[in-house]
Amino acid sequence: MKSPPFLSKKTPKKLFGVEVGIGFIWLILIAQLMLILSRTAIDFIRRKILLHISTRINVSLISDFFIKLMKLPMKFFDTKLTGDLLQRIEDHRRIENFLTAQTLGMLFSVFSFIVFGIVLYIYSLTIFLIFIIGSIIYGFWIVVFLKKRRILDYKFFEQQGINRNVVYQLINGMQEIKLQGCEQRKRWEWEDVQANLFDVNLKSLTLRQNQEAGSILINELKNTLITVVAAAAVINGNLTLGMMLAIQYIIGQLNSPVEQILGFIYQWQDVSISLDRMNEIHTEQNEEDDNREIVQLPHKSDIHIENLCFKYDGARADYVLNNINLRIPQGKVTAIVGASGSGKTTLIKLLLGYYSLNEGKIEVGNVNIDQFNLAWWRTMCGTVMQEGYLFSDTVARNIAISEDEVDLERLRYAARVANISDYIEALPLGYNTLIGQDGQGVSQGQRQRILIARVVYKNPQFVFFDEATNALDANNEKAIVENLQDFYRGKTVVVVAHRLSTVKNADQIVVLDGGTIVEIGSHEELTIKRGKYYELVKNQLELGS
Ligand SMILES: Nc1ncnc2c1ncn2[C@@H]1O[C@H](COP(=O)(O)OP(=O)(O)OP(=O)(O)O)[C@@H](O)[C@H]1O
Repeated sequence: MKSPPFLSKKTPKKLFGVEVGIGFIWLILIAQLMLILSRTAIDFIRRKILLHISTRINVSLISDFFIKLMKLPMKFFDTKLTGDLLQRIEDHRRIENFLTAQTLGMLFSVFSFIVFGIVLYIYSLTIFLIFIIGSIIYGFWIVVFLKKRRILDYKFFEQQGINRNVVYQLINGMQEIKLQGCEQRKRWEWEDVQANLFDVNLKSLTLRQNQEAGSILINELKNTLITVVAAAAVINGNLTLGMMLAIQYIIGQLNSPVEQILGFIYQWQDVSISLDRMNEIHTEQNEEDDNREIVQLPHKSDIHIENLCFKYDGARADYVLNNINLRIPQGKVTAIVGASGSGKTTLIKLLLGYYSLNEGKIEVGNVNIDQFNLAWWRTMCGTVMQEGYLFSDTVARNIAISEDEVDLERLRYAARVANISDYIEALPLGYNTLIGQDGQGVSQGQRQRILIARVVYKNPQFVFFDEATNALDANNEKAIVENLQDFYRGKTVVVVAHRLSTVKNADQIVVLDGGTIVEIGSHEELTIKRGKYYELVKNQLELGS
């Protein structure tokens, strides 16, 4: 075999028919310059395109994730840690990175592998075979570690989820931490999590180091064998020195795509783990089928609860609500009272379709709420829950939360009914004042009044208040209760409350005790009866106030 001209000792006077002189050197220089410029320009454009593609992929992946999350039932959120969900969102980056940078890099690697592989094959079949066999052994070595990598990746994910959760709690629970003086203990808890994370990281590092040590050994053996075989061939006169150098260069060029192709196996594994985790969420059962029809409610739409039994999923197996039979009349106010933990909030949640019943049924009119399109049903209901949430937004946007255009008249009316208009209008920016993250910057009573204003603005047919006025002072509560009497007109209202002033004007009062209904009647009837209600009133509802 003849060595290529650039490797032979003589300097050619002509190269590809071009006279080699100073002009040629200039030509090379300009060509080199053009090459650098065009490479920079291509890199410039490539990165912008990559950013576009990766952002689109990322947004659509995470957006799909949120769409799915919003379709999941409340029981899913009862069991999932916030940190776990945040970590899953972060996990999407791996998929995005894989789809953009990795696949593109992989294509280039496969291309250079094929080109240089063919050149090597042409130079020497033996060396080509040694290289291929060496690379296959290298590949096997990498595959050996896949199972352990997967286990460690799951552990790392779990620890990262816990870590995020602890950080989230440290920040959100700062007030309580200071009050209880548990700064050190909480910091130690965080440090414990860091120690666990370190453990997992150390195991990952050891695994990677073992794998890399093996890889280097295999690669070096392969390269040394190739050098020995090539050198022997030169001594035997089967190869020229130039060819040997050319082979060394080609091997160098082949090694990096091989590394990349084999590294791709790990990236593939990482992304498949992330896809599995994504699937865990995407295969969760939705709260309801996508195409449940919107039911036309009959004119007379009392709520009927029949033989309702309910327990939460989880370790505790006892029923939270047991054999509940109740009619909540349309256009009337029903108050639910009972000791803490008697199941009042749970009953409201069931009325909103948050959970499926274990036994019995809830009907509105004569339609079982199982058949409702729940998103629609919740638009029919105005609810203030105990842990009602204020978003970091303007007061107006917090009250008119689900509408694109805020109706100022309705907004002012809602604020008036909730007895908060004076406060809002005295703010420098009025309804456009931003209320801080998590509604900080407003008092508990103001928060509750904004939540009530939200319901009034919505003007729904059904109203559910779960201790919606318990943080208010007596004057404010009295004013709101009076204002609400008007607002309640024609609406079906269920109010959970501890205060006599909120309860006593209700059309019917339901007393819950240990998850069962023990009394139903008006304030007068139940007071005369001197039963559970009377006791509650005496002890909790400030009788005589
Ligand atoms: N998500 C949940 N998972 C498991 N058990 C729960 C859950 N929510 C509430 N419980 C349990 O159900 C029971 C009833 O709780 P519920 O919140 O309905 O009571 P409540 O009458 O509204 O109490 P309070 O007046 O203190 O608000 C309690 O024993 C509580 O521990």
